[in-house]
Amino acid sequence: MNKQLHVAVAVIEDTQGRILLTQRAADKHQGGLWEFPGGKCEAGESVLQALARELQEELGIEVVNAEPLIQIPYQYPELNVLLDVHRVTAYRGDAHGAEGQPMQWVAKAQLQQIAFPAANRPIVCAVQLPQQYLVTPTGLDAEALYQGVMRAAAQGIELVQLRAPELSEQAYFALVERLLQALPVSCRLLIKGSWAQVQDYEQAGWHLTSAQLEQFAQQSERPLPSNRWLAVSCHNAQQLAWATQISADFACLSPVQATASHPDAQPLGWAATAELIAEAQVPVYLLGGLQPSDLTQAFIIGAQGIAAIRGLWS
Ligand SMILES: Nc1nc2c([nH]c(=O)n2[C@@H]2O[C@H](COP(=O)(O)OP(=O)(O)OP(=O)(O)O)[C@@H](O)[C@H]2O)c(=O)[nH]1
Ligand SMILES: [Mg+2]
Repeated sequence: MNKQLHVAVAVIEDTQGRILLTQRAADKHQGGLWEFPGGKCEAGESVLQALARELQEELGIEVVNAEPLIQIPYQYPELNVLLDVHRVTAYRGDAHGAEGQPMQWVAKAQLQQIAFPAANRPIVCAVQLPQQYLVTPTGLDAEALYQGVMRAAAQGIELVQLRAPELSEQAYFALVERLLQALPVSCRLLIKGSWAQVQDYEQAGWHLTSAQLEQFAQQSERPLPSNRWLAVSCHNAQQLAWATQISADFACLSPVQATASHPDAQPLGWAATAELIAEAQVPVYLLGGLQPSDLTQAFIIGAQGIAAIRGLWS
């Protein structure tokens, strides 16, 4: 196999939530497509040094602060890359196409419409996804779930998986309808169930169990239109590979630590979790015994953030 090219890639957001894109020269690899600015790490250079150098060369800006967003190992037929993506959260200077390349600021919600290199799909998801994913606790009735999700949305939670195994099918989907009508647009709901049950709720995403993931992986195609969030539950490398195979938007990897909700499950621990994330090609939320205070550690090992049940439910 070819040597892997380590590439420093920058996500730069302006105050209106738009993202900076530049266009690749026609004669380059993936020429003519739009990209996030950045470039190859040179020998002996750290990824942050490469990021700073590339953004100086390509945009004429000085990076003041950058935070890891996602790492994507990707094999093009002719080239093997590791896109090492950082959010540049502070910089000095006026970003411009310093090498004469076309540049544009694109609203996050419009990124799906842009012609990017194939490796970039998970970056687009990672940019749009928040750092926390609330999974609803068990043991609550429909009213308590409704009140709790609305409260979480009011407190700034942007992504919720409605998990309510104790409700009847009828009560569950009545609650789904009620929430879809009431939730602010800032908070997206992912629901559970079979395709037949979820297909009509076009405002909702769909969270697949690992058993459902395995079924859909046989067909190797995405079972949901691209305008709805598609998430999957994963516990190992095989399932993370299936997540890519069905073009899931993100995965939940569990259990990272011992958790009261699944006392029999063997926790992965941080080291094995880090190894699984390094191979994954989708944004990964970590689940299982985690609190918002674990976010820093989650980012260090390359996670999108944490998914939590009690930790995000107040
Ligand atoms: N900068 C950047 N590179 C990307 C993206 N997506 C993606 O697949 N790549 C690939 O990463 C590789 C390295 O990027 P690059 O061509 O910008 O490297 P560079 O700035 O050092 O270019 P140079 O060869 O002109 O010195 C290319 O093969 C490119 O196709 C992206 O969003 N941004
Ligand atoms: Mg470049």
